[in-house]
Amino acid sequence: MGQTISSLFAGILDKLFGTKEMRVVMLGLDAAGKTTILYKLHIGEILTTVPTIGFNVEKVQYKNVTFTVWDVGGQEKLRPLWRHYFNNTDGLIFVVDSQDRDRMGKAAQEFQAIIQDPLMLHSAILVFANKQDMKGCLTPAEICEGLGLPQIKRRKWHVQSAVATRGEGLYEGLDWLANTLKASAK
Ligand SMILES: Nc1nc2c(ncn2[C@@H]2O[C@H](COP(=O)(O)OP(=O)(O)OP(=O)(O)O)[C@@H](O)[C@H]2O)c(=O)[nH]1
Ligand SMILES: [Mg+2]
Repeated sequence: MGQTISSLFAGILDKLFGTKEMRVVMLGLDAAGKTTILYKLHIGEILTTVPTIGFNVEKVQYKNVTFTVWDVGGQEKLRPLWRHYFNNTDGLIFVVDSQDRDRMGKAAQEFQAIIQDPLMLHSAILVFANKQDMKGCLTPAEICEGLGLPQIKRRKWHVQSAVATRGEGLYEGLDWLANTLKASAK
């Protein structure tokens, strides 16, 4: 089963990236499930670095695709440093812990700051409404509303229900991102 899932992902990534260099950045508050998603994708070894800038950055290289992952719950003063990673970002994946009602506002604030950055204006936005297995969690529709997605104009975005620990929804989300990036590359 694990093998099947990873070959499905590999197939999607091959389809998605072709020969063009692609950069996908995955962000979200701490504990949203980013690292879990990265491991579930089985796409390569995670290189975790603890840089002097003060937050953990994980990178995975799959052929010509670079996935860069880090949490954005950090201090405000680190925010300008994120931009270093935004340059030439084709796809943004934002992960939300659907059970963390208390920090939905915080997640939305960070999300808006990211997508309004001039370097991010052209990236397609995939949101994983993660931890949908948890009782009483926010629904994908509530997360969509909470992040302010319906108000976003002229951007391609999609909210995907997910349970990262079981690998659920990840394939569908990446598939959307693949098709969207392919369509906009034409
Ligand atoms: N119930 C449930 N737990 C999950 C799910 N996804 C992740 N978790 C758990 O949530 C916790 C945090 O997951 P991580 O993947 O470490 O989160 P992260 O976003 O990488 O967090 P930071 O590295 O701190 O920014 C772990 O205990 C995971 O097992 C999910 O879909 N459902
Ligand atoms: Mg992590």
